[in-house]
Amino acid sequence: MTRNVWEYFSTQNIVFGNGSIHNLDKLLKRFEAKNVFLITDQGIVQAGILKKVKEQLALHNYEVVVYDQAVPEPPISSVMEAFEFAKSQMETDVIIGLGGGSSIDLAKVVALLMEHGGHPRDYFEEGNVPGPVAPLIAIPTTAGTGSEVTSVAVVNDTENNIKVGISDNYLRPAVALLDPELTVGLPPYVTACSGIDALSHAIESYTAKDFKHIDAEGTILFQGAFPITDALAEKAIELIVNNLTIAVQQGSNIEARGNMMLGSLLAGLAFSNAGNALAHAAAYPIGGLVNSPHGEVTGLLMAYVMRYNVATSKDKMVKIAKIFDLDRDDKTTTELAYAAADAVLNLLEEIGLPTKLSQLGIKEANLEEIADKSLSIERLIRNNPRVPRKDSLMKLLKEAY
Ligand SMILES: NC(=O)c1ccc[n+]([C@@H]2O[C@H](COP(=O)([O-])OP(=O)(O)OC[C@H]3O[C@@H](n4cnc5c(N)ncnc54)[C@H](O)[C@@H]3O)[C@@H](O)[C@H]2O)c1
Ligand SMILES: [Fe+2]
Repeated sequence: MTRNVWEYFSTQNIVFGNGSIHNLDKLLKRFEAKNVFLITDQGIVQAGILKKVKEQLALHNYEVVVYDQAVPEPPISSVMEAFEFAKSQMETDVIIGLGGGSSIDLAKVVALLMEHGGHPRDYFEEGNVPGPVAPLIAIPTTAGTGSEVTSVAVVNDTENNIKVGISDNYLRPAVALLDPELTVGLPPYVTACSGIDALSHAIESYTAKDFKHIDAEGTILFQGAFPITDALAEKAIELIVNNLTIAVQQGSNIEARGNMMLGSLLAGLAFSNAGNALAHAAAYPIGGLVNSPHGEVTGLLMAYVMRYNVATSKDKMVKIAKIFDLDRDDKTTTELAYAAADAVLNLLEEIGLPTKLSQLGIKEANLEEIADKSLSIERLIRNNPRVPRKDSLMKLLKEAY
């Protein structure tokens, strides 16, 4: 084990800016692509976004096949349906994932199956993707998951009542194309859920355990937070804290939309290197039990996990409190650290999101199953700065209940 080695991974190419959708042709040319398979969902069709993107493709005569039946929080059955459809089509040079995290994650798993075959379960958890996946361009329309740059795809394993991540650097899209103008019509509630998810990514990676695990050949198996992810996460927290409420309340404020999209991008780059932690570990089994949007769950849990983590991460919690501009009165550092957690709760209320698990339809009788299943998600639990045992996790969940 060595402490001072770290390794940063990223998507090869990130294009960002208002109107950047016009760069699509240039990006496709890099792949010498003619045949495009585009994956999206009905919300994107109805918002007129698919039409915009298809216009760009038509201008340059691409052959385009569209699968527009992606569903939020994609179950495995939906992945298999999209994959079968993709296989039944002509040759595909490039896959485009257009939408929020649900459509982009679906596109990632289809790109994986197109290249390596099999079933999503063959690749669950970390490091099980054998090699590069089919070329993928991700075009996000929410500012939240960061999926356009991350190494993760999340699917709902409905047979086992749990959401599961497939995590591997090969899953990072080759290109992330971020145009904030595509997010102006995002409804306030989705803006709130996806934005608070981005904040939870930033906070979880910022406070991720600074602990390196390196095998005998020098390969970094797990690394937690390091200077690059700290810088990314800090900037992401600042952008999100200062812009989320504006984006929820004034959807057409393009400056706030742009800052949210940048914040979610930076948070995605941070957490896909430093890792998420306990709030996400507990969100996976909850996501398998109730039909809540992912961010509704992670944002709520984040506030309680922050309180729990003060014992090990006071300095970073104090920095978060300063970003929230809470260091004006004479507070002790411990008070400031707890104030950071309270500020996340206040933010949830301000943007109209639930602050208790009972509001999501979770029953008290579910808490033990949630604790057991969360603790089994090793890649997220080991990353939390304070590693929970079952009794302390039950206490945390009861507080959040
Ligand atoms: N891969 C990752 O790194 C990662 C990280 C966090 C979460 N996730 C996953 O991402 C999913 C959540 O993604 P999300 O929060 O982006 O939401 P989403 O993709 O589920 O979209 C939510 C709804 O908003 C609609 N929508 C999206 N953009 C729109 C726009 N611009 N205008 C109008 N409607 C629009 C969609 O049609 C959908 O109905 C979950 O499955 C979660 O587990 C993935
Ligand atoms: Fe998340």
